[in-house]
Amino acid sequence: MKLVVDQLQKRFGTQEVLRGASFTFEQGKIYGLIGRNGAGKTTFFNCLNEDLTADGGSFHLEDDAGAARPVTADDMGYVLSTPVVPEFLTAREFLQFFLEINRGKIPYPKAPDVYLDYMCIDPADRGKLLKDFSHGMKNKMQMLVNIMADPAVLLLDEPLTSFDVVVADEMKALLRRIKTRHIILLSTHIMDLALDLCDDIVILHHGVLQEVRREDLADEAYKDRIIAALKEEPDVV
Ligand SMILES: Nc1ncnc2c1ncn2[C@@H]1O[C@H](COP(=O)(O)OP(=O)(O)OP(=O)(O)O)[C@@H](O)[C@H]1O
Repeated sequence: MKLVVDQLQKRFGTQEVLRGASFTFEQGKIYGLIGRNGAGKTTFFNCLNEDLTADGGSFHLEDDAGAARPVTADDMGYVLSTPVVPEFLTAREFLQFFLEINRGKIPYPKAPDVYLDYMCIDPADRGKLLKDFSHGMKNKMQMLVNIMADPAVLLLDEPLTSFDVVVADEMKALLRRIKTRHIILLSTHIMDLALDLCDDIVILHHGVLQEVRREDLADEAYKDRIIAALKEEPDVV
């Protein structure tokens, strides 16, 4: 499976944020999306998730035989940098509710505690209201329901920044485990995280997407060149 993005455009008033962003993202890989503050990473994700309507361009899924089909809501999982969870439910109730509203869609549904174990959520926290969860714990719950839904594409907007070092490590291991079944796009400002976790790095700069060659990542000086490129004009990497 591939996610093919073709000439995506988005402007807010006179500000052109996406100016024909094109890229083909493949299943089995984690893509690190890097760009400066305000480069348009969240806008790009919002367009793919159809929270925003793009002004031009298109995107679709393509199976291994090359057959194209439109992306549906069920194909997309989106973990926002600011987690949105129903605060009036406990962690267990939230999962129970999520399982009920997605009955028939979740491939092998299990009891909420099985998922909570999988996500290493402390048993003492499982009966707590989500409003009393920390930012990182809410993020973990948001990540969990998105993984449970088993979408073709997982959009992760700055997913690991709110996690402590132990949880961040767990989440990295989890993403590595599940990546074969998904196309994973992860936006981050943390270059070391991108280099450590991601198979490919894609830079969003001046409204277009540019790939960083995998073999170049072994080069220590490459990090500095990426940073330099983000300060400069496009197409200098
Ligand atoms: N709804 C909106 N209305 C007007 N301008 C917007 C809107 N959403 C985003 N923008 C502008 O579009 C640009 C890109 O914003 P976006 O949030 O996509 O960047 P980003 O790369 O995710 O930034 P950061 O790394 O700081 O989170 C910014 O200049 C922002 O102010």
